[in-house]
Amino acid sequence: MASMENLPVVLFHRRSSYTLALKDRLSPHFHLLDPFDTQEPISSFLSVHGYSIRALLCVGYTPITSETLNFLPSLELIVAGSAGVDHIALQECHRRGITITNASLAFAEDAADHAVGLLIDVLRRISAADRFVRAGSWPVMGDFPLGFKLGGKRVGIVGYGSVGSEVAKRLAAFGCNIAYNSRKRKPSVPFPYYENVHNLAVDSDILILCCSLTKETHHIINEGVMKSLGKGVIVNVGRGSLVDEKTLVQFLVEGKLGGAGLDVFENEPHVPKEMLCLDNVVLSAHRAVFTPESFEALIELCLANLKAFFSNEPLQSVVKIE
Ligand SMILES: O=CC(=O)O
Repeated sequence: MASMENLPVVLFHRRSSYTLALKDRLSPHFHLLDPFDTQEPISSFLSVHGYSIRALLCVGYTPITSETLNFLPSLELIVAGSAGVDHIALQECHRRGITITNASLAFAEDAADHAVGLLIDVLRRISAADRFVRAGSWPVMGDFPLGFKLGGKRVGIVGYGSVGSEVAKRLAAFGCNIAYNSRKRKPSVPFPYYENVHNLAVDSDILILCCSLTKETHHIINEGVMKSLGKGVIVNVGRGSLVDEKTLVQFLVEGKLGGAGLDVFENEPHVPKEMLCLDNVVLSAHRAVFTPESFEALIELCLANLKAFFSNEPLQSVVKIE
């Protein structure tokens, strides 16, 4: 193994200790500078080490602000260990020509499985029935209410990137009618394209949110869209702030929406308490993308991108900033 001095330097930017497996796997290949290991404030660490750093690995959702970037004048690459990159100062990266790669290639299948799981759970009331059976209610209250069939439903996918396309593949196999909304029509996608999410909602029974959170997509699911969806179901595996959560709660409580399957929330880890007692809402704790398998794929992707960068090879999963 090369001595650490000869290895390419990578800033290992994290704010918790749970990702040590990632560090173990990368450290034979890179000299990882990890401010979290020191007692120093990040600003003093970066003012000493930041000047020559060309590549940064962003672990989880550790924020990368414009102030952080000011300490890193030589930065060329951010390898994000997440699919969403809303915790990174994208416009500043764009202005400075810093390339960002994300983890959507590693995470898309698991995120799509989770979205479909939430949807089936909402429609067929699996978690609600589980609570009913465990509470001993079946012999007392009799038959549990029927759920709804998935096949044949009109599903609008909001955001047709790697996660959205995996969701489409799965739900097409279930016999759903798929349509999608994204920034641009994708010529190779065989499903109807809606430029406007309102019109997509009018023509859908279910909306599945798979897009990234940006200024443009913040509260993309607002009161008007919820009204257009009528008694439909919303599934969100993107980011909480894609949805106007206050209005979502109100619509669910008042029975104006059919249900929701939510992995993400506006103020995580806090979930609006009104949702906790609604049987047509299925909740998970921002875990859609994570499995041991996807974590392994993430490690391989991070390794591949960092190695490619230091050998001037093409990168995978590059984020387009517009
Ligand atoms: O939410 C998960 C991710 O962005 O990776």
